[in-house]
Amino acid sequence: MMMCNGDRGIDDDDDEDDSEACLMELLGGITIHHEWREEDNNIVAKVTPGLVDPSTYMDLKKAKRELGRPTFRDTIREPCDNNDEVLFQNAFVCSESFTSTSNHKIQRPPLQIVHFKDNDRGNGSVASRFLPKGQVIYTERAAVATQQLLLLLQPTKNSREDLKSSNLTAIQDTVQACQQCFRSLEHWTKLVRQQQTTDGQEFAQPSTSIPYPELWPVLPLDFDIIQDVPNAAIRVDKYGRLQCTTCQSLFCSKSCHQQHVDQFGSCCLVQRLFHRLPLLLRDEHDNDDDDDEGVVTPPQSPVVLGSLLFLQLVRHYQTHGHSLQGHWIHRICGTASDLQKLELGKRVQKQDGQSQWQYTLQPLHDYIMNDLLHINGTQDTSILSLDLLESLVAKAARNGVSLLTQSPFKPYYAGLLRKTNYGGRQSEAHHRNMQQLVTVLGQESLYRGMDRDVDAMVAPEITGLFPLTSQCNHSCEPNAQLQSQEFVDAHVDVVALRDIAAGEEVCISYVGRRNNRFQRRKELRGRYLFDCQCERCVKEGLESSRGSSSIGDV
Ligand SMILES: C[S@@+](CC[C@H](N)C(=O)[O-])C[C@H]1O[C@@H](n2cnc3c(N)ncnc32)[C@H](O)[C@@H]1O
Repeated sequence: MMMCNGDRGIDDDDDEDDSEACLMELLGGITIHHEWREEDNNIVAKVTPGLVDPSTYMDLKKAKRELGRPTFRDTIREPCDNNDEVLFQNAFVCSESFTSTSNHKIQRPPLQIVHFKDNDRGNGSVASRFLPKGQVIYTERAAVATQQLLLLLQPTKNSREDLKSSNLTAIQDTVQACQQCFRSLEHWTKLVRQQQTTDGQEFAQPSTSIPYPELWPVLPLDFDIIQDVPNAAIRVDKYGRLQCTTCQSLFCSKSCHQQHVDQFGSCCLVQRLFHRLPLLLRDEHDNDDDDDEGVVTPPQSPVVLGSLLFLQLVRHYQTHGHSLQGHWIHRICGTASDLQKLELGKRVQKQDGQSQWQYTLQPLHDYIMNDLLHINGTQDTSILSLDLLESLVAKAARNGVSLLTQSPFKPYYAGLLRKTNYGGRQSEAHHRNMQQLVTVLGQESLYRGMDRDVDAMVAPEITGLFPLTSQCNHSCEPNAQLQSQEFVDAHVDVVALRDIAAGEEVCISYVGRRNNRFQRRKELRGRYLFDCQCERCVKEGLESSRGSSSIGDV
């Protein structure tokens, strides 16, 4: 799974300039061409033109001269066919202002998908116009995503029989979030509770309160005052959040619940699958271990994501005349045979060898087809084969993106600081508010990186598949990076790290950029199954084969 870049930290330095730009620097993760303003209690991001006028650089030769780097014109490549349009369906560029609620002007991303013929890189995306440094090249919504689950399975009794049975109590020790858009549904009291739990104390500090509680966007879950929705197994709290009465899945709105049902059939199906997954993937030898009581390994993220994608495809297959033709999954890399190299799925001993392992998703496929969806034998389901499930899991592993969506803390903190503008940051009221915040968090003073600590408690971590982003190749010297979208969850921004000329390939880094060449290549081979052919690796390879010790960090 590729990782989204994290945000910078927050601190509260009274000497800082009080300007909006400075505040946004403090809030972290926001590029300078975003302006913030408050409008009807919504945080609005205004994407202003970049630092350089793009029209100046439209000419390729001039761009080459100005930027002083090759544009990859010389690589042998050809445009891909029209089917590539399916890759663009979730991706857009905001032309003017953008809010999660208003109608915004959107444009097609300035990219073209090409096929590289002179090496094994396959497809890649190329800038169709000049892209200035810092520009959000495009934003993309996940075609399928799931919260990273930390499923702690607790058998009712400590026996192997319980582990094999389906009557497990599954505790999802994860951040409460809408299961469709992954907006955090956590309340600030979670911060207090967490702090006190680590101190080994009970949650009983009624005097702890947060300044401006109305700014915290999520209020405590309070389903006592719930009204049942007619003809639906969901209940609604007074803030409009929904909970399925059967599987307890949470949604932030009716439209998110409806989208989830449209995508997967029902939220209960998804939850049943999640609860069953760890048992279906359990190593054979684990079942024979008498000492092994109640320990079940959480399923690997690509398996969870690939299984969800399979459910989504079954739905697509049933509603599109029993066909998967033209679907975007056919356009992204990953095949069933990758499963062995990626070591994903249930590990079983090979029939012929004694110590050789192989990986399979057969029990998972049987469960989905027979027990969960009851579709085996009722119609022609040859397309929905084990091979398809295994290829989807491989695609999830080779193209998936992990990201931390926005916690309610950032808008809250921004609002908190803005309110203090009335009294000024030097005012007593501001100091009081800050102190209150510090107390709630169980700290002595605000500190840089505090937002990350808060995020860990209240921001959901998700993994998703983004069809257009899955066309981005890796480079050890990338010209773009992924950032989690600030205003809408389950979205990523692809941002230019430097000026990118028209015709230049847009590349991101799949792995930590500080790793040395040996580590990078090992990780890329193990996790993504390729030998890196980016310019830096080719150059470093050449240098080391010439015996140079100055370049290359092997
Ligand atoms: C997310 S996909 C990128 C799109 C891919 N090229 C395609 O045709 O679908 C990742 C795969 O692209 C290939 N790839 C990406 N970057 C590469 C690089 N720097 N060198 C060689 N192959 C690369 C590898 O096969 C990798 O598993």
